[in-house]
Amino acid sequence: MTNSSLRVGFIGAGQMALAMARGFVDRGGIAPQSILASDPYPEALQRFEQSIPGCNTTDDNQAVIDESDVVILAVKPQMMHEAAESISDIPSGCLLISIAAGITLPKLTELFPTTRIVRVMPNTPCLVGMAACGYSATSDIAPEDIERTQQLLESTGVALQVPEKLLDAVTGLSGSGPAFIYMLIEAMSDAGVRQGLPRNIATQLAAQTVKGAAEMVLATGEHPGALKDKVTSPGGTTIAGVHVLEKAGFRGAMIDAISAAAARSRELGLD
Ligand SMILES: NC(=O)C1=CN([C@@H]2O[C@H](COP(=O)(O)OP(=O)(O)OC[C@H]3O[C@@H](n4cnc5c(N)ncnc54)[C@H](O)[C@@H]3O)[C@@H](O)[C@H]2O)C=CC1
Ligand SMILES: O=C(O)[C@@H]1CCC=N1
Repeated sequence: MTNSSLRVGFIGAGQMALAMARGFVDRGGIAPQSILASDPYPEALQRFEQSIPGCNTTDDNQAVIDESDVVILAVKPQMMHEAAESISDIPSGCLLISIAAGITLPKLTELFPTTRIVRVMPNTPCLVGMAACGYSATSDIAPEDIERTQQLLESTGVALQVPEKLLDAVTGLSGSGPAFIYMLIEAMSDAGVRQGLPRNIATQLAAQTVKGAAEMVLATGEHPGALKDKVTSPGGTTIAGVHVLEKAGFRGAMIDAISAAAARSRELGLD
């Protein structure tokens, strides 16, 4: 089945469903008409329809399962039990992909009457084709289901298969990570404004600096520390700033933040 004939469903039409659907349509060759999203809230469905013109929506979760080849479970982890209760049957042709933080594969197979389940942790940059996704599947999943998942996720960015025990770490790092980077960009922009730059220029410079630095790490394969050293001239400006960040515990704060997010993911899985 080519992507153009693939029917993709979303249970939960919130932020993440929107970002993924947009990515699939813009870069994955999925036709908007092949997308069906369900949500109990008409406003959520309205926003989804406005963002993906031509798509279909419903308040019936079972209809999404019945009419899709791949269904993304995009409800909050706390709502997964309720969503599962609304589904009585899963046809053998349907592949389920859960993107809920923390909900484990054993839990998912307990909640949903199928073994064709993949647990994915995407992130919102899939909206612009720059996602960083980790995923893991049940041990008896067919290779074609892995291929299908990989292909779909890759259309939105990078997709890496990892052992399930590492998915909470992926959640803390790349799932939640964009929020930490937006905070960094906002802070850098504030600093620019404090130094007299107009806000629009400061934000553009901050975001492009983050994007450029990330691209340098990915494109050169060099250690981030080595790249940092190349910016840091002896007795220069950068080391003066690096000193301040080290004194403020910048690295420790980032490690603590990602660890806290990963711990919260594990906690959500216990509910
Ligand atoms: N927002 C993000 O950056 C990321 C979110 N995720 C995961 O994606 C999932 C969705 O998160 P968001 O999109 O941020 O949340 P959201 O709150 O924007 O969307 C969830 C949607 O599910 C709907 N919903 C609630 N109960 C439902 C039910 N029984 N049946 C169908 N729909 C129902 C809600 O009305 C809402 O529109 C969560 O499990 C989260 O862990 C994963 C990676 C990144
Ligand atoms: O904050 C959350 O719980 C979700 C999961 C990863 C990113 N956002």
